[in-house]
Amino acid sequence: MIEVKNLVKRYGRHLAVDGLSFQVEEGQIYGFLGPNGAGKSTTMNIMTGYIGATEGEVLINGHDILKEPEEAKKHIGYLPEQPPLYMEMTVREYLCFAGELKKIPKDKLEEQIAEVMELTKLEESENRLIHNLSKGYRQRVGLAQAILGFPEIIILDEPTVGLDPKQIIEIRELIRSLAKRHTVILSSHILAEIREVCDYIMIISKGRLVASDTPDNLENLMNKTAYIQIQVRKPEDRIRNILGSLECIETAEYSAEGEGVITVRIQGRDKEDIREKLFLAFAEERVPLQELRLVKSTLEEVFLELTQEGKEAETDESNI
Ligand SMILES: Nc1ncnc2c1ncn2[C@@H]1O[C@H](COP(=O)(O)OP(=O)(O)OP(=O)(O)O)[C@@H](O)[C@H]1O
Repeated sequence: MIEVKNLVKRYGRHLAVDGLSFQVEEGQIYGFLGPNGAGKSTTMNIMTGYIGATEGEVLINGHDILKEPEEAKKHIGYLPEQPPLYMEMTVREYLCFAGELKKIPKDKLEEQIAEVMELTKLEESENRLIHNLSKGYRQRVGLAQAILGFPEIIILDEPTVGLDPKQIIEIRELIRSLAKRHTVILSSHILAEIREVCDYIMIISKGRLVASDTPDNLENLMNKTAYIQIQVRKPEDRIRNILGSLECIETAEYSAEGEGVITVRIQGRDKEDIREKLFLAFAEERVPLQELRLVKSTLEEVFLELTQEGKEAETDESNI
């Protein structure tokens, strides 16, 4: 549906997008996640034909966004980071104007405006000047404009930025409801938002795609860093003896926690989950474990790990 191939964008000597390639399939919500300045807006602006790329191409349902912009843009609705609103127009006037630009047939325009105003809860504001609307309501108008014409793909750049918590919840619900009929791509630098709303996450760092997968798979990807933590109130030598007799252990790091408690972080060989073996080994020696648990990476940690200087994980592009 969308194919992005080897996209590069240079601003002078600054490389904002550095060889991005990915595919987006129908009917899912995709999230671009990355710190400020990662290149999310630049990528979205290129995908929607707002700006050209230095290298690479974007195909929307097979149409090149630069070579066949009219055909390609028909399939996309876009809410840029700064929605291009006309402050002196009323909500209805603006949506009529946007509908004409999108070449929506006149006989369908009224009906569609009514439908998008209902979706974005703008019915009661239809005759208000955009100038007089709050930030949240202006964002709804921007969204209504993106949805108008019901394009297959809706691209939203930081759709909840600057909104209050109630408005954020409303916009998220709206985005979820859109996914029933549309493919949605949204960007955010807020992990919680992307995790809550999106089926797939693409993590972008310094203009590069450093990972792309479902939220669960991304957490699993990092599970190589998962370890088992035990706490025992016995001298370290005693614990070393017990663990030393187990062949299933790859590494064990010891630290003293005070009050005679030793914490050990253990990695099983070949990433094996050896919790039961550990339990039995200590039980046989009649040494009670105060704690025995598997510590996994959270998506938060995955994100931090992947967006740190020089760190990169394998990208499974076949999954998106
Ligand atoms: N018109 C421009 N001229 C020069 N540099 C630019 C321009 N637009 C963006 N950049 C730079 O390109 C990089 C990527 O910017 P971009 O806006 O795409 O990032 P982003 O991930 O969307 O971040 P944010 O959430 O802060 O907008 C940044 O370093 C930014 O300063």
